[in-house]
Amino acid sequence: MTNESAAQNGNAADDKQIPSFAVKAGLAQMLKGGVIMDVTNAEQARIAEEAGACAVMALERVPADIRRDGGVARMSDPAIIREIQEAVTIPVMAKARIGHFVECQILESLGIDYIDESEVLTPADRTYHVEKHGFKAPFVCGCRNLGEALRRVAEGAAMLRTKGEAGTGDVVEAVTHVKQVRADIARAQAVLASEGEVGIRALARELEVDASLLKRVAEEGRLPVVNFAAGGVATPADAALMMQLGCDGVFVGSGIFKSGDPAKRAKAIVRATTHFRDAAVLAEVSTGLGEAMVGINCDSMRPEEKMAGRGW
Ligand SMILES: O=C(CO)[C@H](O)[C@H](O)COP(=O)(O)O
Repeated sequence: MTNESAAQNGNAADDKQIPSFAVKAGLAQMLKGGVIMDVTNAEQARIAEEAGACAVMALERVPADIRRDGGVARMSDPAIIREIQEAVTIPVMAKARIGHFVECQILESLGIDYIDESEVLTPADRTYHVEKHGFKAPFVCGCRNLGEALRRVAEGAAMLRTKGEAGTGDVVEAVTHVKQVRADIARAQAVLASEGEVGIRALARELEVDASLLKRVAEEGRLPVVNFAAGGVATPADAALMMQLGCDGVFVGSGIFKSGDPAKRAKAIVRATTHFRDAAVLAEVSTGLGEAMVGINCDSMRPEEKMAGRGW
């Protein structure tokens, strides 16, 4: 841990062995092509594992319930996280509030496989995200565009997810964010080709990102870490849509556990994510799934109701 990151995280530098960024990012590579399911207890975690989820994400309430209940949404009770860890053999991730480095320290002490510094919970800091390089545990963070994505990576995020609008069951914001990231990458490529490094430095200032990271993205034509879709994925077709748009995998929460038959829908979403280009399989797994979550049309929401606007 650097002194700077130790200060940012409110603790003294210690001698814990922090894996390299490559190791942290490599863990996410192993999840590619999979579905990560939000779960609130051990029973849901077992349903997720049985359905073929590649990992589970522990949180207090699924995002649709967080919206319904209002109030403050925080990290899960460690006792429930331990129950989930004991219930499944797949990786267990857990959410912490934006900027809440103590929740992250607690999750790390529990041996969590990935920490999600998430806008789905109530932010703890209006200005700063957690300085993530100083943690042993790898982090996943949300983004709506390339600027947010590269700021999170510069802070140490080893995996990204486009934010979408969690808890709505409406995939439109997930689509918007993934297309925005793609458009931003294409712009960076065009700037590098036409104006070289001077242009990249100007674009980096505009996007408020590190110029060397932006140059790498422009050269490689992709994000520097794995990117999953999230927020509003509710059907097998939604999951396949996000995969065809170029995501490396999907997060699903409310879409499964607020539906009529979570186990059946969870299996169907996993198969759809695997066979995302096979319309015959997609038709088969979309058949007879029972009631989908009711959902909220994102276009009927006020800007301040949107979780994706949290963080910058
Ligand atoms: O941040 C997240 C990733 O774990 C969300 O919880 C995820 O996007 C779930 O959203 P939804 O409930 O709409 O599926």
